[in-house]
Amino acid sequence: MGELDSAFIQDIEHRPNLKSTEPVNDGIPTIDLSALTLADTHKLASEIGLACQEWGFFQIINHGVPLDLQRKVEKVAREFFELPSEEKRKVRRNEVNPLGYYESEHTKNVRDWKELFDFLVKDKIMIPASPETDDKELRTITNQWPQYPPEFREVFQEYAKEVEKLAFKLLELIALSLGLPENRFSGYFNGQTTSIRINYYPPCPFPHLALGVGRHKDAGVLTILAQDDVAGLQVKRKSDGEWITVKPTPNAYIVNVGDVFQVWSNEKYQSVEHRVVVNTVKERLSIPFFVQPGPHVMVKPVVELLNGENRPKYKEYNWGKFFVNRSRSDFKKLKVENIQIEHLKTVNQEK
Ligand SMILES: O=C(O)CCC(=O)C(=O)O
Ligand SMILES: [Fe+2]
Repeated sequence: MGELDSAFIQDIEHRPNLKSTEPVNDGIPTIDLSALTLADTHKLASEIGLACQEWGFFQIINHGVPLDLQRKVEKVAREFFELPSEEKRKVRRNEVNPLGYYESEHTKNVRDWKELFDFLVKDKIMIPASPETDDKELRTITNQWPQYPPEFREVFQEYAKEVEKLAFKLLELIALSLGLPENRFSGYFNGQTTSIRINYYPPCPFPHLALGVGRHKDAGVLTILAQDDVAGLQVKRKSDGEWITVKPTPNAYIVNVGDVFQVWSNEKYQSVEHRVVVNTVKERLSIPFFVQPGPHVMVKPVVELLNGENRPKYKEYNWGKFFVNRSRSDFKKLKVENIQIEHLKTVNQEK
């Protein structure tokens, strides 16, 4: 079976224990959004709040995104990744454009066993030209769409619209769960940098050495993830630090709190580490929708939640600069660790 390129090999402590990758039933909570009627909003909000606190992850069912659209999205995504490599590389991400196809993603400087395709929900956005704080220049980045399959763009743009509606609903419920007005976060999404990624994990002959995505936390506000019926996503359980495999539930989405919510909520809701294990027989497809603010937004703990006992745990930071810093480190394998919110913790903080 040959040898695995050393770029993919995880350090021993990060390799998965393949004896315990059976999905568990008593894993992340499931929340039924069909109860989203006026009368039940507060009950739903408190269920979601509890899931955010205890797990940082939950699944949603009856979320309102049409199922036939979900099927179409999965079909065109598979058709794209089945194209010859030369065709896919016509829309390859490069040093100038961070969007499109890519087959050499690294997480924490180890190569991920996957291919991906990234696009923005807004098609074109303005972001800082560089991560340097004193550089005020902006630049525009624009989606690149593949020629094949021909319906790729239309299907994914429709999907983006539908999941965006769901994202705003979830943001309202989470605001309520924190005791805030439901529209408390909506102003942060002008010029939003929200993006969709399609992850394609081919079968891997070395699932004990490599990962589909190495352990990481999502940097944005929320992630709404569709996955097919092949298990692979593992979440680091907050209660004991064990890696728990998420059981694929038909037609459900997995939602997780990102770093921005960790800061906004001053750590009431924490962004939880997760990773993807691969297997020797089955390919896997997942489609995360990364809910992300506008580039001008200064991220800091929400002032209404602070008081003498709950002092800000983070310094404020500019989302656009953070985003650009991360996108740059996505392109190349860097010698240094990429930026994390832990670097923005306030010092001398009482715990
Ligand atoms: O494939 C998955 O289930 C998760 C992927 C993921 O965590 C990511 O793309 O950030
Ligand atoms: Fe992730």
